[in-house]
Amino acid sequence: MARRPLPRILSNGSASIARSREMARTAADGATDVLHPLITITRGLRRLATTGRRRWADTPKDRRGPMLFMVAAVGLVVVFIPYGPLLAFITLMAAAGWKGRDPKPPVRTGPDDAQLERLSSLYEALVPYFSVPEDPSPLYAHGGEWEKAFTTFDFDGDGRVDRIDIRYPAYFADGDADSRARIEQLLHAKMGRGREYHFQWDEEGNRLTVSVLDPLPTGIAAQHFVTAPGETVLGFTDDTGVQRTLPVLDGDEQRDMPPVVWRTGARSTEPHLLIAGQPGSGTTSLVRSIALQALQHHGDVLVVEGSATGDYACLVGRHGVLAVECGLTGALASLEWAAHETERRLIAANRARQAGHPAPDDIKRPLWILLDRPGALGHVAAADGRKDPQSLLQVPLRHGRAAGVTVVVAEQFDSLDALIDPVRQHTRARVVLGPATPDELRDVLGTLPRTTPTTEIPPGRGYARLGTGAVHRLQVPATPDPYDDATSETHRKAVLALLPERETPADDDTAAIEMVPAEDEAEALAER
Ligand SMILES: Nc1ncnc2c1ncn2[C@@H]1O[C@H](COP(=O)(O)OP(=O)(O)OP(=O)(O)O)[C@@H](O)[C@H]1O
Repeated sequence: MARRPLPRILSNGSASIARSREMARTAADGATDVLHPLITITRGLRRLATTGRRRWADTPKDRRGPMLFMVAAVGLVVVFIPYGPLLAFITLMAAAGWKGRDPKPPVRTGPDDAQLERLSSLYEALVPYFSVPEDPSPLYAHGGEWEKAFTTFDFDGDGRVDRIDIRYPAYFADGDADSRARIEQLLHAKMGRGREYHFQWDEEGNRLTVSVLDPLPTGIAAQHFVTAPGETVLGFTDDTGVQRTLPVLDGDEQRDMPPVVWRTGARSTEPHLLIAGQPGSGTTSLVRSIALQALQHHGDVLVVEGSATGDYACLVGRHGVLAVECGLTGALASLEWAAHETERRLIAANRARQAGHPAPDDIKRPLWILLDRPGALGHVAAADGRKDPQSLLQVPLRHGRAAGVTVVVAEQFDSLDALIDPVRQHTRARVVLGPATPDELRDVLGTLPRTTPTTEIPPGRGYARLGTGAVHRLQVPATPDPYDDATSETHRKAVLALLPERETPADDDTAAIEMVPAEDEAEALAER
């Protein structure tokens, strides 16, 4: 059956309705423009009438008669003077026009009431610290003007201060670490806990800038970092602290991140590293990360594991890994060899120098001595009446720089006093991971960080300080044990992909997977 066409009004009705609406809107806009003065005057007349009515209602009854009489008298005068009614009409219209204006509500700038309250309470809290009774015109006084003290400030979406510049009097002891720490603790509490703050003291200008720091990303896993030989990425930090960035994969996303790069070798001023932390804070993972980077840069790696938990089993038998020692006897033998090797390298380098030859090839490969929890081995040695393995580190620590030998020591806070003096003296690069008290931080880093700690500290989070430089916040790239069942598949593959080929058969258990590529090895491990 042929379909009858729809009536015109229905077939293109919506278009014509829209067009009519548009025309009506244009006409209304035009009329509003033309009639705007009339609308304003009418509104003004209405407002004047309302004001008049209110005046009349507010006037006491006994004064209404005289008032009416006055108005009538003025009216009469106006009527009889030349052009009086015309002038009165013009005046009334002008008054109505003025009254009928529709002023735009003022746009509010600056902080709202809640924010003002926060700033003022912050100011009041600082008064006892930034004022002395002898000051004749104090910048800080109870009930004083916070506007003079806080020069600039910003708020986040929740109305909390996220950046503020604070002026303080010149007599405040800003060079004294304890005085600063008191102010920093106070501001941390008053500006809201649960966020990390950075404190920048400008001692010349008597200004303190406090800013909220974004959390460091925790999704960066072990990967090939684009660094030069002799450079090791300890982790990633804030862009304010370092000049350089590295392209990295954060999950699936490629981004440029500022790294904390530790330089080793002949020109390094911090040729050895000490890592300290609570159990479970990620110290072993950092040592593993360093080992993988050393192997990538064709280094020879010797691992001594005091806790003997097999955390470095993935390195056993790999190309470049000289030994992974868990027992005291093996550790002593390996470290003794490392001490002799350091001496041999030194002598060879000296001979070559004296003869005017370049350094021989056999001393060019960097040698890495990695000790995880040497304190535990020290206890065993003392009980057994044998030498503390740490004592064998003296030569590598003292002469390692010239001989291309780098020592990394990881120890838990509670065993830090088991470290011998040369270890403390020569490990000028320092890392602290996990929760730490101010005393522990000062003990390892030599100073307190310019940032406050977070309430939630993820594994691998901490601070790094190279020599006497600034303390950097640090997030170590996740480098878990690929043989640990708790390790995620992504991280397992990432670590296995960085391991060099196996050279010598490991024990029977792992031999089954030794000749297969990294991805297949991950699958084999997952199946086991
Ligand atoms: N940077 C990191 N990112 C993500 N997870 C990490 C990181 N570092 C460590 N972890 C995880 O935290 C846990 C403890 O790590 P690790 O064994 O390295 O710590 P530890 O300080 O050596 O502690 P312990 O001495 O008790 O073994 C592991 O499950 C590890 O996978």
